[in-house]
Amino acid sequence: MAAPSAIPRRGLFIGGGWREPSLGRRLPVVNPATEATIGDIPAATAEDVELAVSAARDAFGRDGGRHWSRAPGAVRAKYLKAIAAKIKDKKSYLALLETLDSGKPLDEAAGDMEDVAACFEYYADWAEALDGKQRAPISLPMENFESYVLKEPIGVVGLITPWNYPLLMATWKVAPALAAGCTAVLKPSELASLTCLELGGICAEIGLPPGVLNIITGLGTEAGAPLTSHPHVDKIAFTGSTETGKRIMITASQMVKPVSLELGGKSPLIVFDDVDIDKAVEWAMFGCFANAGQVCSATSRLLLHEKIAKRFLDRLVAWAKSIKISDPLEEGCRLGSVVSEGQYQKIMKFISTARCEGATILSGGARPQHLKRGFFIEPTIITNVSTSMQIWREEVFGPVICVKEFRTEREAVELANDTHYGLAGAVISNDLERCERISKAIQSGIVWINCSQPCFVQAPWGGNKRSGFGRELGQWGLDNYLSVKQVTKYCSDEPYGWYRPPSKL
Ligand SMILES: NC(=O)c1ccc[n+]([C@@H]2O[C@H](COP(=O)([O-])OP(=O)(O)OC[C@H]3O[C@@H](n4cnc5c(N)ncnc54)[C@H](O)[C@@H]3O)[C@@H](O)[C@H]2O)c1
Ligand SMILES: C[N+](C)(C)CC=O
Repeated sequence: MAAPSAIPRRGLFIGGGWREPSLGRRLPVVNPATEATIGDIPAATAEDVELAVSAARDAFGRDGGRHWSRAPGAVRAKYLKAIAAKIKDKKSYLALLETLDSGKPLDEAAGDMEDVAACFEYYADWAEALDGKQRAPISLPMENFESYVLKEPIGVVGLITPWNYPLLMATWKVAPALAAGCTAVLKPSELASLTCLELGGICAEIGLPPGVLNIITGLGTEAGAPLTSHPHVDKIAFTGSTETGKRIMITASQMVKPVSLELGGKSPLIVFDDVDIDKAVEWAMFGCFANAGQVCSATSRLLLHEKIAKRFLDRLVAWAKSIKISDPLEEGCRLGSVVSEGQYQKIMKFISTARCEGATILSGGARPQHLKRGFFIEPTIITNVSTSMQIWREEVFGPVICVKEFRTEREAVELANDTHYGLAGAVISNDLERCERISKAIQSGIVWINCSQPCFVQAPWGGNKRSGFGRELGQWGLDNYLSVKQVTKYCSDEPYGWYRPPSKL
């Protein structure tokens, strides 16, 4: 599909229709692979948040919830399936927009769109299954009481998402929230909102009841903050940086508003000396160079057994040098640009600080010479790293891997856990018992054995420590948007008998 010269001009998606932002402001959209401005998106402010939340509230309670929040799950499933079908129809177009907006290779964007459709389908099934799980009985120790559990939608939810997998990260929240019967206001990242706005178009096309999903684009401080602090938003589900996550938690705490937080990471990949080196190298590359390393769970700390470290690094450098870095629309591209000039500068600063602190830039570390425009960075491998260095401690969110050697399993685990983050970790070894031991020892929400990064909608996703709390995907993803209500019935004809009845005289 040829790249359009401009992208569609959209408004905010509120109450089932398009609206210009109240203050009339818009933000430019820059294609990071060419640095060309290709369009703009609306910049919502508190006034628009007010309208979006009000539309979501109306939709939640309309006709006593009969059309959405209290409708049979099959009703909501029908809409989720219809969204999935439209995503599949428009896969090529949506992938193209995602690539133009974010700089990720078109093949990766196409894969993301398949995951988006699969996620809507998956939660359609959960919407249907939910009805069968209502009124689950609780066994009580007293015969004159009966108790059961209702799972009810939390209400209006605010969904705030990042730019690295723009539509996919939004879908991980939108699909389960809608399956549960919530209504939502989605605030995608100002750096990549195009495909999320297209989701608004899809909701209009399939006739999703107005207000069930509202999409407001704009800056975090102007649109995300008023959504977080809005008294009629019942929960915030956030994916983004740890710094923003802390701010969201502080704001939400003022209203004791529940939050779930999917935050950053600095995940380890441990490679032992009993492996097929080329196979392990490919996983190390996929673990830190896919999506130009802009992956929350990127295994950006590579721990190599000292016996294979030299051979491994030689092969890693050779493989890294053979990656096709190009305009992300070119066939076979495996490393596109990073998302923005700001992100480019930030990553370059990390590399120069590592150099200043005494680390060695073994490979990469610069703009590829054949690309004069666009925010491209070579896959970068950094050695001679100490655990006090910034490159070891902080999330880069770019194609930069730092390497340390270890001698024993114990040392490998200590290094792996030497981080404030706890999102993911990986181990590669032919000794599966050792892999099992290490999967228990790593302090993270996700562990990969003999691979890095594969992600399935059925399996829980989320972190520990400063990587956040709560789990997305699978049944856990649905639970994020359900409130558990206990209903207990006194079922004896006899009076309870705690107080003495008053005298009838
Ligand atoms: N754990 C996960 O599953 C996961 C997945 C993807 C990305 N991430 C993390 O996301 C980060 C990269 O994304 P980013 O740069 O978009 O993060 P970010 O924190 O800068 O922004 C995320 C979202 O929050 C909004 N925001 C910013 N300030 C806000 C405020 N004060 N109040 C409310 N909303 C505000 C932004 O507009 C954006 O929509 C990385 O740290 C990455 O690890 C985590
Ligand atoms: C969850 N994942 C890997 C798709 C995106 C994280 O940044």
